[in-house]
Amino acid sequence: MANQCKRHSVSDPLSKDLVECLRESMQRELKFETPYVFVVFGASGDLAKKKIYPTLWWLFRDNLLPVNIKFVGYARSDLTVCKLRESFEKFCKVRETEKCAFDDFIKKCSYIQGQYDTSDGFQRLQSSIDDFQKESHDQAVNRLYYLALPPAVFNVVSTELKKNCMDRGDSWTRVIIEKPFGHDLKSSCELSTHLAQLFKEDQIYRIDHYLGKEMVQNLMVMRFGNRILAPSWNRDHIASVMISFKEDFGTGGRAGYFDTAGIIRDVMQNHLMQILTLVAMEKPASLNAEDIRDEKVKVLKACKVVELKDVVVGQYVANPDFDHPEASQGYKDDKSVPADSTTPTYALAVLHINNERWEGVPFFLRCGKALNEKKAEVRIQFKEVSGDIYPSGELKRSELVMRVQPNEAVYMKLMTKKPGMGFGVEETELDLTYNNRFKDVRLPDAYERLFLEVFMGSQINFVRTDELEYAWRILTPVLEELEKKKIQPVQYKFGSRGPTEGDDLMQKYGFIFTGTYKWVAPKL
Ligand SMILES: NC(=O)C1=CN([C@@H]2O[C@H](COP(=O)(O)OP(=O)(O)OC[C@H]3O[C@@H](n4cnc5c(N)ncnc54)[C@H](OP(=O)(O)O)[C@@H]3O)[C@@H](O)[C@H]2O)C=CC1
Ligand SMILES: O=C1O[C@H](COP(=O)(O)O)[C@@H](O)[C@H](O)[C@H]1O
Repeated sequence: MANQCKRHSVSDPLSKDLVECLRESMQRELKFETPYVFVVFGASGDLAKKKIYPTLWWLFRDNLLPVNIKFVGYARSDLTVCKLRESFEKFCKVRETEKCAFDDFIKKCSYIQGQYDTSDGFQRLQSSIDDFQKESHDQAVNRLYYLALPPAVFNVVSTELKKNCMDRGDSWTRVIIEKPFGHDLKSSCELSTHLAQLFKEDQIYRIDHYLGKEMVQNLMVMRFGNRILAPSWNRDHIASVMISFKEDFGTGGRAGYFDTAGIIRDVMQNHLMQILTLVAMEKPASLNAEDIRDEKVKVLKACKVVELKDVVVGQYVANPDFDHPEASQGYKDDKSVPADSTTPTYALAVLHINNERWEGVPFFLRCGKALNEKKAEVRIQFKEVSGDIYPSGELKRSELVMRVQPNEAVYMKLMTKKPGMGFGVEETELDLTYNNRFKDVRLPDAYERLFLEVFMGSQINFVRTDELEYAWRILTPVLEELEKKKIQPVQYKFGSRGPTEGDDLMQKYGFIFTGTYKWVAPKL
């Protein structure tokens, strides 16, 4: 299965160390001649064209996949590989010099048109895998099944897979699942029970792509790799933790789906909750996936169920004065949204962790669409120093900010002496901006990293069944209350910072915003 053109060189390398490390471990853990099949269920869909195929291409281009691999698309639509290519090529950002390699990639793609609820298509898939095995000197094929499908067909597809397409014990099968993992605690548990009847936990890879982001992965190293941080990472020193997700665009073409979910299910229950566990957990016994996930679960168990008094929900309205192509449309101006929808597009929830480390420290989880900027960050606000010797009000609280996106950075806002003759103090920062510090490094997309982890059989960055259950336990009651009582979200303008009620709630729990800090961006 050698490529037609020479295995291409990596033109825009990921971190060299990462690439080397991945290659080494691929060589160690995967025999390159072993056949692999990566099947995309829902190949005709949006996620497949925008994320899954481009990610597979980038990994293939960078020689990070096993050589003997085939990519099979599966969906109901009447498609061909040629049509499939047309749908995803523009998202692959293929450079002129990569055209030949891209053709090689396409040669490894095939398409099966099949139903989701009958066995026929799955049997054809199984026979194509059998053929591949024969072509590969009868070596058993490792199987990766990616379910990029709406929840409605989830159960039937997984059942048919189990019935028709599993390995025969001489290779492995891994099933990758995309959110939503249920709609609430009950439906999530039902889904987990269904999957548990079909697959073992180590065969299930629930993707939360935020776990693949550089800065989210950096959280553990920052916390457990720096003696300087560990002693202050607790209720004695930290006043509050804010985990924030902001988007500067609305629900766009997804409003139909979004209205059935809302921002709490779409972002808070998964991405923000996962980040919370990494910020708050105790040091795991090792870097083993089970040790890490055990600690994450302990944090979720210690989280109190969120109460309505600790939540602010908002919904954006049009703001024609704001300079954005979508801003003249409010959420409910979208035809697929019911006129009386109370679905939140913004939410702030205050979480309380009832353990020795965190009692009394509010965790603000805040997420919203159509806000003033695109940004995701973790902000640790420290308490004031004790026994202040400076004139009243001069010392401001220190903050450690880990900016997940855009422009990954870690910065510590702190007090220093005002430079020069005076004795005064000034707010400044220690600034680790990734673009400056790691100039030649391309940070991999979250999906690239996570796909490789599935190949390597590492579940560190995938969500375990019990994590899911405990995360839903914390948010389901308030979701039900919001929905049963049809609580009206506060309206906020497209392009604003969201409802001021959000700031008021954070202030009530002790978050301090002074507005005095000024950042001087370095000249590049
Ligand atoms: N390496 C780098 O790239 C660095 C960049 N910077 C930049 O400097 C700028 C300022 O730094 P930043 O850390 O935001 O510090 P600020 O003190 O300006 O903001 C702190 C927090 O308060 C929020 N806030 C803003 N207005 C209000 C308000 N009226 N009431 C309550 N909360 C408010 C902010 O935005 P919100 O609530 O809207 O999210 C943010 O969460 C940022 O743009 C930052 O990216 C700073 C240091 C290093
Ligand atoms: O899971 C989701 O995430 C995206 C944001 O992902 P990002 O990597 O671009 O930050 C969000 O837009 C979407 O609503 C949500 O379903």
